[in-house]
Amino acid sequence: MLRNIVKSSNRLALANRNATYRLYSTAPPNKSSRPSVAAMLAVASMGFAAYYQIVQSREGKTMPRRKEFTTPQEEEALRQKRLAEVKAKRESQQMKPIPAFSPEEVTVVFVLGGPGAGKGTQCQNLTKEYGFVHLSAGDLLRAEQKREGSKYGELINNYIKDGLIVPMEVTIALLEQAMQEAIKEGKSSRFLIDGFPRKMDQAIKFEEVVVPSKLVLFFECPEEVMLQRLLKRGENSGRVDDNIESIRKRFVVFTETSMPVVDAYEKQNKVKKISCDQPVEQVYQHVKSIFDEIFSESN
Ligand SMILES: Nc1ncnc2c1ncn2[C@@H]1O[C@H](COP(=O)(O)OP(=O)(O)OP(=O)(O)O)[C@@H](O)[C@H]1O
Ligand SMILES: O=c1ccn([C@@H]2O[C@H](COP(=O)(O)O)[C@@H](O)[C@H]2O)c(=O)[nH]1
Repeated sequence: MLRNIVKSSNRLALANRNATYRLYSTAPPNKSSRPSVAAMLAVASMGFAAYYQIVQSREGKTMPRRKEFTTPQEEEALRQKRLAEVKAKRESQQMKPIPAFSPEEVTVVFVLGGPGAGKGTQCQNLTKEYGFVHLSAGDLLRAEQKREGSKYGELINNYIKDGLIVPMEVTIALLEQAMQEAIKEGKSSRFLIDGFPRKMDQAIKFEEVVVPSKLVLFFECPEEVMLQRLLKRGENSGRVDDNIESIRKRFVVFTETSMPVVDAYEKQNKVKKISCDQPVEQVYQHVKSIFDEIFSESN
């Protein structure tokens, strides 16, 4: 555009100069004479054109000049680059998983605490009184381990014996399946998920693909108390991990891997702590007071 304006104003100035010679004089042009009106008009047009381009570029509009000087090949390369950028943006948006449930429809309470703290015992009471479905991640894994034809049977058994955390894909799939079934059967859409998440990756993935949790109950208990409870339970539980060797390993995993999950949820103000070194009924009264506050009719 600037070039066109300059060209046309040059033409105008030339025409004007020729006209001047014809009309007023046959003498050669006087170099010191004052500029003609046309020349001043040409200069003003150039000034305006330059101003127009500055304003356009400040508004983020492409300067027409750039287009004039771009070759068709460069234009095509630029178009392809922009297309690839749009495609990559769309793909990255589509890859973000959509959770299976919305937190408005499904309520999840994570129940955490050391091995033998009494999580399962308290969950059974809550199930009866508050209409929650109790899903123990450990129970689901043990059932899968025993299921005929399961390709994870041996793997789960080895992980449990060593107190290690089974790869999250297995546990999350089992939990989601159990939730879908409970909802389909019309049991409830409120879930107590016991002994999960025990590792940060599980927590993040579950909230991303299944549903964000509402609350985390954390059962605090001294290690010595948990040890005695587990050894007692091991007298007839039949569990491969209720023995002193496995229990020691489970305590280490709890401290090193599972406590950071509790800490992370504390930062989100989602954790309610309950002291478990008391008789079952006393612990339950504390849990009840929390549930009455959070899950009363109005909430
Ligand atoms: N407050 C309590 N006082 C005494 N014994 C308890 C108490 N709570 C639970 N127990 C007993 O302690 C043992 C462990 O309890 P429970 O199975 O509920 O723990 P847990 O936290 O679910 O354990 P895990 O994580 O190993 O499954 C059980 O035998 C249970 O009866
Ligand atoms: O998310 C989970 C939960 C449990 N495990 C394995 O199961 C055992 C027993 O769990 P309990 O909750 O004590 O019944 C646990 O030590 C882990 O090995 C898991 O891998 N992931």
